[in-house]
Amino acid sequence: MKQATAEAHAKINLTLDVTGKRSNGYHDVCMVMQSIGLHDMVTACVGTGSCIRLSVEGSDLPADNSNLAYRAAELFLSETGTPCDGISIVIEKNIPVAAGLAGGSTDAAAVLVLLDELYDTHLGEKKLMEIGLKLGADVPFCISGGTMLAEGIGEVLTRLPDVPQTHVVLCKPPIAVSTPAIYRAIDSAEIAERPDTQAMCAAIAAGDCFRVAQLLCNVMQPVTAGMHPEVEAICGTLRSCGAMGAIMSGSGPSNFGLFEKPEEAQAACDTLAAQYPETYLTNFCTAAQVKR
Ligand SMILES: C[C@@](CO)(OP(=O)(O)O)[C@H](O)COP(=O)(O)OP(=O)(O)OC[C@H]1O[C@@H](n2ccc(N)nc2=O)[C@H](O)[C@@H]1O
Ligand SMILES: Nc1ncnc2c1ncn2[C@@H]1O[C@H](COP(=O)(O)OP(=O)(O)O)[C@@H](O)[C@H]1O
Repeated sequence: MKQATAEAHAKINLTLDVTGKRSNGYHDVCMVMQSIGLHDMVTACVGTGSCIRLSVEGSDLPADNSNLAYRAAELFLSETGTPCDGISIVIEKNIPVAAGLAGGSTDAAAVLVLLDELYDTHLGEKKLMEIGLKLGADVPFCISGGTMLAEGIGEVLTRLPDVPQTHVVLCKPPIAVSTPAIYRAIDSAEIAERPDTQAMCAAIAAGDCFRVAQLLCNVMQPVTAGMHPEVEAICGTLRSCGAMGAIMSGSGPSNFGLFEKPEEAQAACDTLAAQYPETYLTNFCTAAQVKR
């Protein structure tokens, strides 16, 4: 038996633009993605018998093949032609579910990376990303992590310089948001404001965190906020507590604010946590910090 553990980090979207729709229903996107400190712990053990077993601690998510981590293990075996000698996976779930934070994608990414290591298949990052894309558009980013420009359907990735450290307050209201439903709603939505992705990339390259905060923009925010007023309310609270900028992440409903001063970040976190238990004080993570 061999065992290894990895941190599976959540992501936020510093910008998110939807630029087109493909015939298969998927959308072209242009977004700056950022790994954050909040993470699940994923442990994989191989040589445990003859089947795949999953257990999820800290969440009532299903542990069968509807779980993206389970599907990642199945796909790894079929893609590599590895006979199953028993895989046991344990996920310690800390990332809020269906939150716009890529919780499922990052667990799947961690499983692929761990199995590549435990089975000595040496697929490397590029091949793992190709396999990961079959599980979901955000999985390739989660395999690599850090700060990236994501285009295509999210899989055409360009590494960006590390963003200067700021304090991130993250808040998920107790609402379920369906990613496909938000993508569908975007098709008929009038988009009033789009992110300036080039300016965001320049601000990141210049290490200017105030400018980064000013340029935060997500075209999905008005769509999700139109269905759930909590989104704007939380962003408003983050700003009134001193955030340099605050937006929704992904299709939502999580929102985050960027703070320069740790005491203001802590106060914002305390204020929001009193109403929303899924509130976190976290930070940006570089690719080196998410490397497993
Ligand atoms: C919106 C984003 C922004 O980072 O994040 P989340 O809100 O999920 O965190 C992503 O594009 C979500 O990516 P991910 O959640 O991996 O998507 P998938 O599982 O591949 O697809 C779920 C569904 O979303 C829609 N989808 C997804 C990605 C994309 N570029 N275009 C789409 O139209 C499709 O309807 C698809 O069936
Ligand atoms: N390991 C997993 N962790 C979280 N969600 C999962 C997982 N496997 C499958 N899912 C399902 O994926 C859907 C999206 O959840 P998640 O990946 O957390 O959010 P998002 O796509 O908004 O970033 C949910 O409906 C959830 O039930």
